[in-house]
Amino acid sequence: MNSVVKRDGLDTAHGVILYLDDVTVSFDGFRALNKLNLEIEVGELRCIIGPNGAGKTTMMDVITGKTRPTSGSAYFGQTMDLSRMSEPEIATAGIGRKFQRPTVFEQHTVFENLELAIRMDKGVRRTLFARLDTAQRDRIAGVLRLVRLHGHENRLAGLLSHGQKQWLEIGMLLMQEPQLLLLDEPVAGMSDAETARTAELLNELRGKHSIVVVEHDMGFVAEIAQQGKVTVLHEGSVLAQGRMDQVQADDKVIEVYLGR
Ligand SMILES: Nc1ncnc2c1ncn2[C@@H]1O[C@H](COP(=O)(O)OP(=O)(O)OP(=O)(O)O)[C@@H](O)[C@H]1O
Repeated sequence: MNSVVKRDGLDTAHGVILYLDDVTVSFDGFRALNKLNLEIEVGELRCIIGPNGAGKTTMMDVITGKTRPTSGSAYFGQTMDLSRMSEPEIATAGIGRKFQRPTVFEQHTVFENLELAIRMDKGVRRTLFARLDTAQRDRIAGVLRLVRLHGHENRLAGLLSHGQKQWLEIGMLLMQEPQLLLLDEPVAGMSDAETARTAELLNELRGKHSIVVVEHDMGFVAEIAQQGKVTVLHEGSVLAQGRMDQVQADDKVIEVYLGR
């Protein structure tokens, strides 16, 4: 794994990009997360699965600063304490999140959506009204190819299929070059063909970004997990963790999730 110190003080010298240590989130006494421990390595693609109500969304909310842990700690790299940072600070530090429903700018073209994303990146804020330079245009062209929207750049985003909107939103996140990418049910509502292409896309991103994917579609998870770790959440903590074939054969996992 890479061991590097990245932008804005993100220190991944120990090869770990995200640590959740005994994180508990209580809502009026109910523990949506219950002493959750999780460690994501730099460049890892981690899949998180688990039944409804297991705490997957709450975990994402803690990582992005939307929800504060009641106890425990959450660190981005070695030194950034996520529990003390605001949502915009966490986004600027390099954690990008894609929610389940696409939120692209429907009245703008595909290209304009990516252009807006590049301009939202704090590093280029000063050039809000300037023309894109060649390097920025090249980056947009690269992302268009990656997210399978090459040739669609002049279409209005509102006219894209559901799957294409999801890819565009992933592209918008990539324009901001996140260190950690969080994807919440990226293939929900997609056709089988779109799901297969999304798996290809994530396999191309593997190793270039650290990625956490929450998903219920087990076929898709098997495609992208490959030999990597899958984490099964249940009642706010880790029920099992290991390769996909290992968690699929785990009796506890079959009982609470897969076997139902
Ligand atoms: N703001 C809140 N107030 C009270 N309870 C909450 C709140 N947010 C979540 N919960 C509860 O916490 C538990 C975990 O919810 P969460 O949405 O994190 O689960 P999930 O694993 O994402 O489920 P799903 O697969 O259905 O999206 C659920 O029982 C939910 O009802």
